[in-house]
Amino acid sequence: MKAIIFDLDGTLVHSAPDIHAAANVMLAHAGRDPVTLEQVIGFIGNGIEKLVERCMRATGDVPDDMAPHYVEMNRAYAQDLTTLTRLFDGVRDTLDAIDLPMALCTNKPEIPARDLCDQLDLTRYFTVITGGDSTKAKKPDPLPLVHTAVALGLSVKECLYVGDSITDFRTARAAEMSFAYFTGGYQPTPVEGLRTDECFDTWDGVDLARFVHR
Ligand SMILES: O=C(O)COP(=O)(O)O
Ligand SMILES: [Mg+2]
Repeated sequence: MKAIIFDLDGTLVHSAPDIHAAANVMLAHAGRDPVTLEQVIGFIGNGIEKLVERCMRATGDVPDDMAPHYVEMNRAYAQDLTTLTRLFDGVRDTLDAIDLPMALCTNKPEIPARDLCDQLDLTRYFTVITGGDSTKAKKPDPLPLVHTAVALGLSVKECLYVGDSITDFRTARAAEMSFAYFTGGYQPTPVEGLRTDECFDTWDGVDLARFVHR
């Protein structure tokens, strides 16, 4: 293994409370009822537009013109990216101990992903940061993950992807990249096809090298 690529939301950071707060600002602006944190956790992982659509569907109809709601969500979220967001326990020590190039591949748009990393002192760990709008496709399309490996100067076989969702699992499979699955993230339902030897439930003392299959 020559590099490790990480998902962001639900994998390295517990960001759902700030996403939840911004979603409820957006919903109030649209005259809708609020959603719960648990609902929002189930809506994360396919990018911010999908999250806004899922919030709308949960509180009524999905409007024909979604643009103003995307704008309001992005505006509200940009104001409080890390007010309530924290690294999962053990993440910082794990990143500090890794002696390989590291990168991010998230479906969060690149600007908030970079700003969040700056605010939580994470940027210095990553050689490459790929957001949901950095390439022409979002996960589970393999393109952003393959793009991240290429930007590191590596092949997919030389990298490990670490994520928390069925989307991440499908992305890694489609890219033919080794995968490690953090079970403490935001995936609400079981992931069919995932092997038990691909899973870990705590960042404390995790040895990511054991997830690489040649
Ligand atoms: O859905 C999002 O916006 C981001 O989610 P991810 O960091 O888990 O890819
Ligand atoms: Mg995630």
